[in-house]
Amino acid sequence: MLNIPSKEELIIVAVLLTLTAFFLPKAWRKLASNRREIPGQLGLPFLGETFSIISATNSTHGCYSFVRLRRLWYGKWFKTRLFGKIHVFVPSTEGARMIFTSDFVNFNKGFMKSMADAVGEKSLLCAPHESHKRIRCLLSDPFSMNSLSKFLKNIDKVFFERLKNLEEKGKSFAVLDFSMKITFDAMCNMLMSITDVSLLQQIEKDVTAVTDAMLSFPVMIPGAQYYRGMKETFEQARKRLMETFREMIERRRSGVECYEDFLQSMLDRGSCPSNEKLSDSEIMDNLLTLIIAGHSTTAAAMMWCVKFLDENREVQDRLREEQLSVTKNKSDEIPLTLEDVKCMSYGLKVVKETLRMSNVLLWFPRVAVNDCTIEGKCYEIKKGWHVNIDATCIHYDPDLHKDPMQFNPSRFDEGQKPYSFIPFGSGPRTCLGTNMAKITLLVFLHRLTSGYKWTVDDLDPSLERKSHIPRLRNGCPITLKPLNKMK
Ligand code: HEM
Repeated sequence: MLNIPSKEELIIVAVLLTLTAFFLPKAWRKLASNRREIPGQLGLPFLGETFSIISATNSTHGCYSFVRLRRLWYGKWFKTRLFGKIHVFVPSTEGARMIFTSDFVNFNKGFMKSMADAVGEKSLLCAPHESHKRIRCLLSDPFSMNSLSKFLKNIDKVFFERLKNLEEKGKSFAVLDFSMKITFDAMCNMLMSITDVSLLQQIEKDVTAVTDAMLSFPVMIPGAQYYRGMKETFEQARKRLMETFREMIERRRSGVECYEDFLQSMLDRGSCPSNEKLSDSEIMDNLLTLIIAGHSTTAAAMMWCVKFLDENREVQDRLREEQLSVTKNKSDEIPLTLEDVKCMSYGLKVVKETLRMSNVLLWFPRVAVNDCTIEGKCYEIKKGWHVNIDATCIHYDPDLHKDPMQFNPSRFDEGQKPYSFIPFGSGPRTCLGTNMAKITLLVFLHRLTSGYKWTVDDLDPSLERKSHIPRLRNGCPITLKPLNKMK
């Protein structure tokens, strides 16, 4: 007897065949392509692991403890959901290469809206590809090594005087407070020749309000009271800053004021065709951008130099020896020159090692603008996902840096593998202030080690809460002692 299947059985078989036809090729393609799922916990819709990263940021272990913990759970690659968005932490040189080299093509900067509100839509941090290229090109010249000799002379004088003053007082002071003040004043002087103390204080207060808002908005709930309060404060601060910049530009244009500085070099392009000069709003947004991008990063790196040199006395001694020999035929009052700075080869390695270990910018955020694959097509990244180039993980990878926890400037005697040392990023968005930051750090190290020894007065390693830049909570307090040198 032939067993004729029932109608229900036929429907089940048809459904099974359709499902197999749909899923089998996909599964086969995945198997054949060697593609792997990025591990990690996406958690609840929208919230995901948002509370965990907030709690890490509010702790004295710093926000990177969130990443460190997940690496222990899932391995190097992991994904998570934060504030409603999927984030992938990219830990490899190959991943970094792929993202840096397709910046603006497959990836864009994260948090565009809140950033544009804060620094302005003409800022380098927000401008679309074509205008970014143009603006960056027009801003670059004053940041070349040779254009920075006036900045070097000025900041050297300030370090010399203020360190001497602090030593004479004989009291303990926080290196972070010292470095924040000096870098801010020196940048405002280099950019706009501002030296008036009360104006500097007002600008610093307003810049801090704008920076806080820029970093906080992506993690705040619109409409909440705290959000409204912060938005109001930052809008007023930004308005005041723009007014100050506008008035300054007007005084320069009318000939009431004329200086040799960054702003003047931007305005002196007056007769150039419009594609070869910046509009006033482009100048103003980027003045603010440069201060925000350069101030707290450089100041934090200065603080970490002091901390690492205190913990590694033999490095400190070797650095002091080099610094004393660079200026052995000069009196202390004579300012350093670019030639002197170029002779500080061990000093430069100390700066690099400090940047490798301190990771002033922990990771560099991007958003995928297209579906793509990463790490030799191993991992799929979907359009809209956030990818964070994890510089900290790369800088502490034992396969790239031997004994990575060891502060060892001599590791830079040898060349580094591409994308294994990226404190200033890479590609079209690489840091515009690299030379300025290096000069500031080298001059600081010179004045500190060739003039003084110091003791760190509080060794507490706790990090500042709620800070996106790793900084010691106590600001690294030190007391200076003059060095008895024979010249
Ligand atoms: C130790 C100090 C500094 C560090 C570690 C640092 C690091 C970085 C990094 C990693 C980037 C790229 C971020 C990304 O790819 O998303 C960047 C961009 C930038 N930095 Fe720095 N920076 C420092 C100092 C400065 C200074 C002194 C200035 C200028 C006054 C500056 C101006 C900029 C600007 C304008 C950008 C954006 C470039 C663009 O998007 O085209 N930085 N910085």
